[in-house]
Amino acid sequence: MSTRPSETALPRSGIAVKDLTVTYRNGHTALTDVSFEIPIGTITALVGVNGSGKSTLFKAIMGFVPLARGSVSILGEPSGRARNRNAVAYVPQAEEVDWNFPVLVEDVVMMGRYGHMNMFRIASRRDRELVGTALDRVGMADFRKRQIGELSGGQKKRVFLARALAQEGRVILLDEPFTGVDVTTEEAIVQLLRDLREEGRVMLVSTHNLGSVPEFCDRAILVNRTLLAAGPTEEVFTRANLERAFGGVLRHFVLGGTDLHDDADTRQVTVITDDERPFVFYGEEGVDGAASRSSPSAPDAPSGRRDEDAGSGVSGN
Ligand SMILES: Nc1ncnc2c1ncn2[C@@H]1O[C@H](COP(=O)(O)OP(=O)(O)OP(=O)(O)O)[C@@H](O)[C@H]1O
Repeated sequence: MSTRPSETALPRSGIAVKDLTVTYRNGHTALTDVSFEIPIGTITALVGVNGSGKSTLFKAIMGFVPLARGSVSILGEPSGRARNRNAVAYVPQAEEVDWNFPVLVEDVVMMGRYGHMNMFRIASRRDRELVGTALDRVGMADFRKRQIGELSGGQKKRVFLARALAQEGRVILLDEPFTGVDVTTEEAIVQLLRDLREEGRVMLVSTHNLGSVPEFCDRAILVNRTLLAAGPTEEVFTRANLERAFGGVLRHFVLGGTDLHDDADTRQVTVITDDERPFVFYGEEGVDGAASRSSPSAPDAPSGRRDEDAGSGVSGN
């Protein structure tokens, strides 16, 4: 039976991680036996407590840290080969960037083109066009001559996203792109990620905004030094899995009974948050929230019972 060329040319797997273990030079094993697969044309959330190994996973995919065991393949080929042809773009956490380095916004975005240039790094017309298009797409064209260090946190994030776009990477890794950005910027970034998904790209996004994950991520990966769960968001984002992932660091509120109702309605609202956007479950008392919705804002002080001692294994911080 013959296979059409397009079927062989287009890999279906975006990122495939198999039995990955990462041990740092000081002997600390940050991730053990992690395996998952992400299809192309999807956005996947990477969720876990501080220190659970999210950045380590990004660094392993980028080849910045050696793998003690296991393998990473990207778009159906070994990760090193995919990186060499600039298929993978990385948007680091803000803390990992030296903002005092005197460089213009347009130069930062041009860095995304370096891998496509020869050793003299002379930008072609196409390189300049791609930089302009990328800045337009993130709404930062008016800032192209500004020093990167003079921008706000959200603007810096958008510039680094533009750098990833200019690189034309099919796979984009974003390490906490929403930290320190306002809601408008977050919505703009989410819309851009949706557009990129439509273009058939693959995005892996680490975030503490639990509430926004079901809004825009098709899939989710929960980690805590190993893989806890991976798959479609509606299957992974269950109350039981989130409690397993966040254990004692989540704030967990349950509103029910007379706090919520004037009648005998037994339905209750459970709010789970690590102090960014909360994740909200609606349902019957004692039923794990398979059906869920998210709330757009963090509750400063919900009027209900704080469920620290309710035997759920979850406590406030
Ligand atoms: N260069 C390093 N050398 C040794 N240990 C490291 C190194 N980088 C990270 N670690 C450790 O590996 C573990 C995972 O760190 P990592 O930065 O991957 O976590 P994270 O999930 O990204 O955390 P956060 O949400 O705070 O960004 C932590 O215990 C951390 O202290």
